[in-house]
Amino acid sequence: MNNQTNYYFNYHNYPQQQYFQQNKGYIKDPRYYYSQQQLQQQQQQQQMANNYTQPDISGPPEISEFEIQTESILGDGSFGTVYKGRCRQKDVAVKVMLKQVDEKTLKDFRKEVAIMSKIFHPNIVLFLGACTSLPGKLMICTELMKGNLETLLLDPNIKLPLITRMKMAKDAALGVLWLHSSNPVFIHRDLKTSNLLVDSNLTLKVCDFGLSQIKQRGENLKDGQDGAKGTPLWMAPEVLQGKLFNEKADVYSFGLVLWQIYTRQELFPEFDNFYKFVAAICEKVVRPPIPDDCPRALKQLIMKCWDPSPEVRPGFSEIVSTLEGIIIDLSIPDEYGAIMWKNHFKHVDEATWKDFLNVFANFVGLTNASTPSMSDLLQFSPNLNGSTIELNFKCLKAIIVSPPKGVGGQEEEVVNMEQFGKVLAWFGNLKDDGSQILDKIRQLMECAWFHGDISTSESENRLHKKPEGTFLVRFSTSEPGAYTISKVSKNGVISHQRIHRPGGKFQVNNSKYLSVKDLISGEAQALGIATPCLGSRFLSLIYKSQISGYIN
Ligand SMILES: Nc1ncnc2c1ncn2[C@@H]1O[C@H](COP(=O)(O)OP(=O)(O)OP(=O)(O)O)[C@@H](O)[C@H]1O
Repeated sequence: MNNQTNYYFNYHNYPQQQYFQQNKGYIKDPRYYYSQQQLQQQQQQQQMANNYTQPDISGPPEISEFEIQTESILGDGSFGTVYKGRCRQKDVAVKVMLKQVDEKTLKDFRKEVAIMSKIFHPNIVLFLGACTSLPGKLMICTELMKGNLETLLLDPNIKLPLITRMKMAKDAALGVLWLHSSNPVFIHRDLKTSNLLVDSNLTLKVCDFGLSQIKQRGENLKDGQDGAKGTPLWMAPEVLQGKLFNEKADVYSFGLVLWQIYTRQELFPEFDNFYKFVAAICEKVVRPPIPDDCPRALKQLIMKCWDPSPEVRPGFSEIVSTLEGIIIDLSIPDEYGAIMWKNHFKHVDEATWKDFLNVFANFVGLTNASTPSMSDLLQFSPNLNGSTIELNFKCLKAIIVSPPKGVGGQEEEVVNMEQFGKVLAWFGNLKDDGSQILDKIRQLMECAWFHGDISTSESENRLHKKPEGTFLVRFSTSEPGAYTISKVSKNGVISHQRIHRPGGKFQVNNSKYLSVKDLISGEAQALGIATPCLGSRFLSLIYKSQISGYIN
């Protein structure tokens, strides 16, 4: 029996169909009281469903060329031009491939699209879709970023503190770690600062997968006869020489990325001849000079990354971990403070106030419990009473906690690692001073003239039209650990004078003191300061506790 016969046979034996034919319109089966018209509609819908072919959702999301409008040029590369554009009412970046696409470019384009549509990570530029069908334009649409890292680094007018740059380096390393940890492994093959993009929050994301390759873990690759892929200046020696390579080639390039992030200098400006360059890199092991002021851990990391032997180079998980340590050391110059942060909060920039308090109290010996209770605190500080210890912690909180973020009552009070570093620089080192740091903070806050973390312009607002000799003391906004005296001088002129911190002491006019309080009483006359400027937010904290004995 062939299929046709089979179909015919089944059709006529189908009971509902028999009912329908016999009764010319109504099916007697109580489950099917439909009119002929309704039944026809159902049949039409069924037919439509049968005709509908499921879209291919396994491939990358296809965008029609007519949905994309290109505007200004963002960058030019070897594959084409990247434009700022609009697609489906969203600002996007659009990479438009060169008009003349040969077989190889087309293959690379398709590979880039395939790879991008498989990788999702906060530090990898978000792929939105692509126009992949010829003869139309070949385009890749991604989230729009602010610019590339190379442009940012080489612009001397852009302020980028080393901590910020190291956080960017960590972002990039996290992106590449994701590629290298995928299964199969993705090798980027064109890591360089112009392929690291920055968004408005200075978060860094890896882009440009045009040369990326997929390989099995442990597998080594070799470039074909069409030569090495990548950008020569950033290429690992084994790639330049056409030898076997693996993901450690990305690590070499990342060493150069780190070097440029640190120095903000152009890479290898002295070379203009490719063959001489290859000889220098591969035979003479020439690398860019690392400045003497580079932090030791960073210098070691850079040198390990660009080591001639791929096996010596670290993997990206070690790179991320080393960068985290470097970021903590830069943020918290106090040795013990840095150790405390590394032991408890290594992977994060901020901790909740509650967690921080537990760890800090434990670390300075105020408690041996994971959650400090008042009796624990008193046991370890017998000379203080409960309300003083509690006030000490309130004062620390007032100076160290960042304003709550978030919405709808979900906000958490957090302690930022850099703020912790600053507090230690202002008030003493954790090793020698321990819990006394808390007393020092409270004692300064008890002074009416201490206004703490206010800006220069805010200090001028507070002193505006005040009598001569009115003054306040605040943290310096530019010199770590230093303070500034802002005062009203003759004719209402407001001036600012720095209190420097040589060897942890407090110095003004060549006179050194052990505390800011001592300095203010010792130098009042010489400095022409007499009346504290009111308005310190800390005073109300102290005052409230003194009248109620308890602070909320
Ligand atoms: N999503 C984006 N948002 C903002 N700018 C971008 C974006 N993508 C790329 N650019 C800009 O375009 C430049 C070139 O991009 P990309 O590296 O992807 O192109 P390419 O043709 O592969 O370049 P190359 O051959 O130099 O690697 C980047 O350095 C960057 O300045």
